[in-house]
Amino acid sequence: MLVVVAVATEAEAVLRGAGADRVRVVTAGVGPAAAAAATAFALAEQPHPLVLSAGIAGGFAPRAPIGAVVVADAILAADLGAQTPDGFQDVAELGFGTVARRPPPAAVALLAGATGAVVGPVLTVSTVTGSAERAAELAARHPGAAAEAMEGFGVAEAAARFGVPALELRTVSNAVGPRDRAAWRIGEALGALERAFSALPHHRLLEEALNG
Ligand SMILES: O=C(O)c1cccc(C(=O)CC[C@H]2O[C@@H](n3cnc4c(=O)[nH]cnc43)[C@H](O)[C@@H]2O)c1
Repeated sequence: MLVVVAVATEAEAVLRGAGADRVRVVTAGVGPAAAAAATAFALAEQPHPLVLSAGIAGGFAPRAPIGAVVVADAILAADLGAQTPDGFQDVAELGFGTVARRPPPAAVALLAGATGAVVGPVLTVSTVTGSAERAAELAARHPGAAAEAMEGFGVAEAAARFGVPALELRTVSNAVGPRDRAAWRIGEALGALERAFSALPHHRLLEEALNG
């Protein structure tokens, strides 16, 4: 299985949890473009039956508090679109492209069950939310949104090009809302990431990806 993370501390947490022989971890850099490029490069280099976008994230209250594990049942490009006189329209509404990738439901259930995760849409943004107004806007546009991060949709787009299923697993380091650096709990989120990967049902996930 290919695991794509943004930064080295996430890669270390994944490897501590999963064990180096069970996953291939690629450190892609921050944001959807870096994530898509690195995922495509890794899949072109070596085929994998399953891709997992992983790392820390902002959690939408009250669904996903700090330290929670989130598994995406939808991987959504939340700011890919245009501001129009009628408000934000995404590229699908504008008539080109897609803004949603939906991981295989059986694999989502398997992963969430093993890691004790909250299941819900995970938003991919290019700009970290920094106000209550923006958080409310995103939550209204994406009912049930559990988390936001910056790479999932890039990973899923690249995987789709290769015909490979993609999942997203996040652990929450901060609340989506007003910017408050003092409230980030990155260590706690990395600890939760390590624990989630130590509980990963590798064989069943791979079976599901290959046969499901
Ligand atoms: O400067 C800020 O206010 C700020 C707030 C939260 C996160 C950042 C980052 O630069 C981290 C980006 C990195 O971590 C993931 N991440 C973690 N929390 C969030 C979030 O609330 N919204 C979006 N992404 C988040 C992300 O996937 C990146 O890899 C800065």
